[in-house]
Amino acid sequence: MAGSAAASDQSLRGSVEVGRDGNGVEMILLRNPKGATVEVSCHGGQVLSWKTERGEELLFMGSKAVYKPPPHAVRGGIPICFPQFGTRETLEKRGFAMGRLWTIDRDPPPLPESGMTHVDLLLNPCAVDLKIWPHNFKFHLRVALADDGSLILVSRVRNVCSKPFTFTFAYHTDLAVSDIGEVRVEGLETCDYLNNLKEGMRSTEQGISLSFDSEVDRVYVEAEGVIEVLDHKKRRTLKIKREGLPDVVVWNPWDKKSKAIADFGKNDYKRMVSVSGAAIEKPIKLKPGEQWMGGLKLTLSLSTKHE
Ligand SMILES: O=P(O)(O)OC[C@H]1O[C@@H](O)[C@H](O)[C@@H](O)[C@@H]1O
Repeated sequence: MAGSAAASDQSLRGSVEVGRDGNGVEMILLRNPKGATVEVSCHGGQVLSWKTERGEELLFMGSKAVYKPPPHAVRGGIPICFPQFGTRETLEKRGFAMGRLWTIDRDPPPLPESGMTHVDLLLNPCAVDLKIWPHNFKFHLRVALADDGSLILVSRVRNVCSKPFTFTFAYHTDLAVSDIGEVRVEGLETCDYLNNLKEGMRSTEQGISLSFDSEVDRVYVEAEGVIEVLDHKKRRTLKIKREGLPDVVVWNPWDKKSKAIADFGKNDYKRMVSVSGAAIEKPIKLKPGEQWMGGLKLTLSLSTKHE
């Protein structure tokens, strides 16, 4: 962990260390009994690293990622896109939550499944947020590392104001891959998608899997079941399970678009793909006092599909 020495915090469950990054922002390192790790920052509530017990990094981080203090967001890992993903309102495309300072939540509302290494974070809107998005909320985020190495994120958003509000959401999951040409995404066959490269034109996925040889920027609408990201070169499959997140955004900027993204290295597109559980097409509506929950579980498996 960058920055000052990490200090152990007994109020957090499992092997959890709290330290600070180079900007003085709290960082949390989760370690499961087998040695797999997850690093999450209070800057954006963003997961920055997820490693197997053998130390293999499973998340992509931009080679030109800039670690400036908030509100600047870091390119890579799993930024939390809230209260917007896309261009629905006048907010920044991926919302403001990823550029805010979250706090460690030492008294989170209970969750049924808590028997694993985890940390709870909390975001309350600041005065600036309420100016650009005048809806008071509480955002509880749990980041957990299971004993089998799975990474689990649970987001709970509560409406704590007197009027209903709607929002869209995504866990912008930037995955590390060996070589984008060796990657296939399965589980999206026959699903409708909105093609952001064609002004949101609606089409239906025809192939049995999605492979990559040019820029892709699509919102798969109401994709049911588990999504699998197969990396043939690494002979590994990442399974993505979602709860409360009907849509899946698949993104790779390819070479031309990469050059236009300041914190993206020229060849970064070759070693990443974004496959993000999201709720976009039907914005979530919360009445006063209501809560929404969106969960993501990422599990690595060695699959016979690579034989
Ligand atoms: O352009 P940003 O905010 O860096 O986001 C990266 C990309 O994220 C993807 O998930 C979106 O579908 C793209 O449209 C977007 O460009």
